[in-house]
Parts: sequence; structure tokens; C-alpha cells
Amino acid sequence: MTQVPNTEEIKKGLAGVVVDYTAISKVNPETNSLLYRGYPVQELAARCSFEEVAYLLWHGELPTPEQLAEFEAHERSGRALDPLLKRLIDDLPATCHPMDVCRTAASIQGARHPRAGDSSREANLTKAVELFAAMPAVVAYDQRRRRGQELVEPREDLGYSANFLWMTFGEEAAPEVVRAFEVSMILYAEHSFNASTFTARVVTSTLSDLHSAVTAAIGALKGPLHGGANEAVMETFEEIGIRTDETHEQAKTRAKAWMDEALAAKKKVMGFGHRVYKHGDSRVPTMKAALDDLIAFYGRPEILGLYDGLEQSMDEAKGIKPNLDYPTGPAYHLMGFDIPTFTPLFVASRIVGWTAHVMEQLESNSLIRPLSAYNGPDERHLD
Ligand SMILES: CC(=O)SCCNC(=O)CCNC(=O)[C@H](O)C(C)(C)COP(=O)(O)OP(=O)(O)OC[C@H]1O[C@@H](n2cnc3c(N)ncnc32)[C@H](O)[C@@H]1OP(=O)(O)O
Ligand SMILES: O=C([O-])CC(=O)C(=O)O
Repeated sequence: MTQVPNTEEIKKGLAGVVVDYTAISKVNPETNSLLYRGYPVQELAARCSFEEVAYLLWHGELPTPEQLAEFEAHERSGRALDPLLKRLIDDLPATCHPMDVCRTAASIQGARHPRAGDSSREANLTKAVELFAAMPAVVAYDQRRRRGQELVEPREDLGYSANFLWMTFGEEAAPEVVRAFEVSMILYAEHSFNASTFTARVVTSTLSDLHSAVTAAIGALKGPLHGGANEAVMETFEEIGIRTDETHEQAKTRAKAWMDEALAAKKKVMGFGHRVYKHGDSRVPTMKAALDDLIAFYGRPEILGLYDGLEQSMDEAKGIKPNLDYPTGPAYHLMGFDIPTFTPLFVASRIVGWTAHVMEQLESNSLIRPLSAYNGPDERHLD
């Protein structure tokens, strides 16, 4: 007889299941808040650099000026693109998704690491900082080579975000743009047991290594139900049509009509909804403010019109709120990134959260191995 699973026990997608403790971040949908090591993420975004936030997530405390200087020196010394990696990237087809390039880069960095077999906290911290330092060069160079442009060498006199933009565009970005980019990096850095972080913890729980965990996490982030949504948001804007000569109201009207049609056709619209937040994503107001600054800086009211139109129609029709990928999509577009580079930007930031979770998992490890309820054929035998 086919075993009927006890549906009470099955939690599809692990929805609502509490799997373990974490001291890294607290996502609280009731109060619509997100704390990194106890600090509201909005405060961190307003007052800290991304480097300080990365240090906080890894170490549990914000750095002293001396600790920050030492950390920054370490990070800045690891920014150059490994020549072997550059050759390998050059050999990858330009048709492959930039997320495949990120995934490959993380894997190669692991394969070449002199301390590959060492999973001590000290070795893992070093590996985490190295991945954090190296990924911007990969993302920036990959976008450039697709445009037929040369590699831009990193600048050690610039902070993380300013250097990232420098390596991507080959010119110094305006302070307004650097700030908006920095805010996005801080907001993307960590979000408890999301799909990619959980993937990293599953890999780590087998006592595999940090680079394997990050490589797998990049694969999980790629999907449009997770990190890939920031690209899909901009594809939606493009499908509706970006008309730079339009007013805010004109663009909003067209976006509302598009959304009404999409919802009538029962489409899932990327950039809306969240597994944990059901009344709005705690990070959206901060990122929306950064997007507003960019829109004012670039003088692009039609982008705000599209943004407002989609958001308003979705809210009126289904009460579903935007998630963080909704404002970051148009923000990265305005900064000049190509759409397929958006999720790699998320990777560059979330590396911090993933690696913090790898280290936390190892501090109190238990193999992650849930059960399944069998609903296949009854036992049978070969004749
Ligand atoms: C940084 C991040 O990774 S944030 C997430 C980024 N992902 C996206 O933006 C993808 C679009 N959103 C979604 O697919 C979902 O909202 C998820 C996957 C994020 C969360 O999903 P779940 O918690 O499993 O909710 P689920 O998908 O079951 O949705 C519940 C209901 O809301 C609807 N819904 C949820 N999100 C959306 C959406 N974006 N567009 C239209 N309808 C939606 C579903 O169709 C479903 O309706 P139903 O009950 O009538 O069938
Ligand atoms: O938490 C989640 O499910 C998705 C995620 O990574 C985020 O929102 O940053």
C-alpha cells in the first residue's frame, strides 16, 4: 500500500520551520525590522561603511578604528583580478550568465587556495575577506569584457563601493552614486536563513569547505524567486518600455495598465512578495530613498513613474508589497550596470552573510538532513 504522508508534518519549502539558532541577524516581520548583530539595518546603512558592516557581521562587534584600518588594508590588498582567473573568464562564452562567472570564480579561488583543507575559524575568516575583496573585480571585469572593454585595475585609495564602481566604469562615480550603491550593499549583506544562506549551511554541515558552500550559495541565489528577481524587475520595466521623455504620471499610467494585465493573466511579478515579510520588506524604505536620490541625481522621473505604477497596482489588487529586489533593480540600471550584472552585485554583498553563517554553522554543527514522506510505488520486485 502506498504510504500516505502525514500532511500535518510536511512543511513544503520548510515554510514556518525553525531550523536552528543564529546570532547574525534577526528578521522580524511583526515589527518589520531587521537587525544585524542587534543593530537596526537602517541605522547601519545611514551611518556605517559597508566594510564596517562586513566586519560587524563576521565578528559580532563593530570595528575599532585600528581594527577597521587593518581590515581595510587586508581587503584593499586582495582586490586585483587573479591573472589565471582573468584568462579563464576570457575563455567563457559571453552567452553564459554572469552568475555562472561568479560561481566559477568562487570555485576557482577555492581550488587554488593555499589553505584549502583548513576550516579553522581563522582560516575561514581569511578566506571570507579574500572572497569579499576579489568578487568586485570579477563582476566588474565580466561586464566590461562583454562590452569589449579592458580590465580596470583597482584603486587602493578608494573605499569598497567607490572602487567597485571605478573598476566597472573606469571613472570615479559621483558621491551620490557611491552612497546609493553602498546602501544597497549593506542592505543585501545578510538575511538569516534565506534559500542561498541555508544552502551554504547545508554544505557546511557536511564539513565541506567554505568555497564549496559559497559556490553552492551562488547557484541558489541565481534563481528568479531569490536574487535573480532584481534582474527580472528591470526586465519588467523594459517590457513596459522606458521612455525618457515621459512624465512621472504618464509612465505611472502605463505601468498600472501593465500590472493589471499581468495580474489578470495570473502572472507572478518579480520583485514583489516575500517568504517572511508579509506586510512589506523592512529594507525597502531605505533602498527606495536611495533610489529617489538617484532619480533626482540623474533627472529620470519616468523611472519613478514606472516604479509607483507597478507598486500601486499590485497593492490595490493583491496587497502584496515590494521586496528589496524591487528598488535595487532600477537603482543599478540608473548607475549604468547591465541587467545580467544585477544579481552578481547581490553576490558581492551576500558573500558576507554566507561566510558568517558558514563560520556559525561550524561552531555548533549538526548534519542537516531532513526526512521525506515517501509517496512512490508500493514495494515491488523484479520478476
Ligand atoms: C532578496 C530576495 O530574494 S526577496 C525574494 C525575491 N523574489 C521575488 O521577487 C519573486 C516573486 N515573488 C515570489 O515568487 C514569492 O512572493 C516568494 C517566492 C518570494 C515568496 O513566496 P511564498 O512565501 O512561498 O508565497 P507564495 O509564492 O506561496 O505566494 C502566496 C500568494 O501570493 C501570490 N504572490 C506572491 N508573490 C507574488 C508575486 N510576486 N506576484 C504575484 N503574485 C504573488 C501567490 O501567487 C500566492 O497566491 P495564491 O495564494 O492565490 O496562490
Ligand atoms: O530572506 C529571504 O527569503 C530572501 C532573501 O535573501 C532576502 O530577502 O534578502
